[in-house]
Amino acid sequence: MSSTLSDAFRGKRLNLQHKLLDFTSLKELPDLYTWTEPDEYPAGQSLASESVPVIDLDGPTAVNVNLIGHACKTWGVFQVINHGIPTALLHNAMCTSRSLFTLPNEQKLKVARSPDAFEGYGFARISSFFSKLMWYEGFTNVGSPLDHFCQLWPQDYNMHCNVVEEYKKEMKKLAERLMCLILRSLGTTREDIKWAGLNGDFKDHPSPLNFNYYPACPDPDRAMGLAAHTDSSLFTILCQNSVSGLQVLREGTGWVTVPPVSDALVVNVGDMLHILSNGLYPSVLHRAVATRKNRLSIAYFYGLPSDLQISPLENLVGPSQPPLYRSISWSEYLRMKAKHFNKALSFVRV
Ligand SMILES: C=C1C[C@]23C[C@@]1(O)CC[C@H]2[C@@]12CCC[C@@](C)(C(=O)O1)[C@H]2[C@@H]3C(=O)O
Ligand SMILES: O=C(O)CCC(=O)C(=O)O
Ligand SMILES: [Fe+2]
Repeated sequence: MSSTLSDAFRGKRLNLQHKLLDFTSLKELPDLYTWTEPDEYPAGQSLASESVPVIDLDGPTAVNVNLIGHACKTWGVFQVINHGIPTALLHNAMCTSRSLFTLPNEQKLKVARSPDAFEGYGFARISSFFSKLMWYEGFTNVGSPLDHFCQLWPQDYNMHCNVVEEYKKEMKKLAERLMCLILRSLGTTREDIKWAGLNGDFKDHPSPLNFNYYPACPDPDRAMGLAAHTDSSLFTILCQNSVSGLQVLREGTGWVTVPPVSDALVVNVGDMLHILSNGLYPSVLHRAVATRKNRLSIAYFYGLPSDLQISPLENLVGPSQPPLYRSISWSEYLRMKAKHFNKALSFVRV
C-alpha cells in the first residue's frame, strides 16, 4: 500500500485504549456495547418482488451488462453466482478468517492496528464516529500478509498466506471483469479510459481486504455489528458465511437483508463509482446487524491507483448534464472519509 493511502488514517485515533472483550464469555451486553444511536431508517418489508438481484456471470454477456447496470442504478448492490472463484478457495479463506478471530486475544493483539496504521487487527475503523462500540472485530490486510501472519500463526503462517494471496489474486480478476461490465453498462470501455492502462489492464490497484467478525451476541437487538456506512471503493466484493446480517438501505423501503446465497458473492457500489458515474450509480448505505450466531465476512475493496485523479466519465457529462463532482484521487477521498465519514461525498460535490 502506498504511503499516501495509509496517510489517510494518520492521526485518526481509534478507541484502541478500550480493553478487548472476551466476547465468548459474555451473557449480557456491556453498557459500552449497548447501541443507542437512533435508527433513522425503517426496517424493510421483505416483499418477494423486492430482493437484491442475483446475477449469473455465466450467462450471455449482453444480458449481464444490462442487469448489472440496472442493479447498480436501482439497488447499489447485487449478488453474483458462477463468478469463477473456486468454492474451495472461498471456504479456505473463511477458515483462515475463523482461525484468526478464534486465536486468544493476546495473540491477536500482537498485530493490533496502531492508531496511525492502516493494517492490522482492531475495532471497527468507524468506531471513532460513535460513542458506543460495535459488536465487531476486524483485520485489515493490504500488501503481503506475511509479517502479520508470522506473528499470528508462528507454525502455520505459510498455509494462511497462500490462501490469502490466492484469494486476492482471484478477487482482482473478478473485480477487473466486473469493472469492464460496469463501464460497458455506462456506455464506455476500459480502452477509452486512460487510467485503465494501455493494454486495458488496470494497473497498481491497491485493494484492501477486510476480515470482519461478528461474534454471537447475547442481545442482538440492542447491539450493532457494523454501523451504516458507504464504502469508499469503486465497488466492494463481499463473501459472507451462512449467517445473515448484511442489510442495504433501499429508498422507499428501508433496510433490506442481503440473504446469504451459497457460493454467491455480494457486490456493492462504493463512493468512487458514484463519482465516476456522475451519481448514476449511487453508493449504497449498508450495515451489518448483530446476530445470535457467529458471523464472518471478507470484504475486498476494489480501489484506484492512490494518486490518480478521477472525475465523472466524459460520456456522461455535457451541456445538459454538468459534472456533479469535482476530480479527486482515492487517497484524498479516503482522507475526507476518515474525517467526515458518511458526509464525505457531499464535500466533493461541485
Ligand atoms: C481502504 C479502506 C476502505 C475502508 C477503510 C479501508 O482502509 C479498509 C477498511 C474500509 C472500511 C470498512 C468499514 C467501513 C469504512 C467506511 C471504514 O471505515 O473502513 C470502510 C473504509 C472505506 O470504504 O472508506
Ligand atoms: O459484514 C458485512 O456484511 C459488511 C461488511 C462491510 O460493510 C465492510 O467491510 O465494509
Ligand atoms: Fe462496507
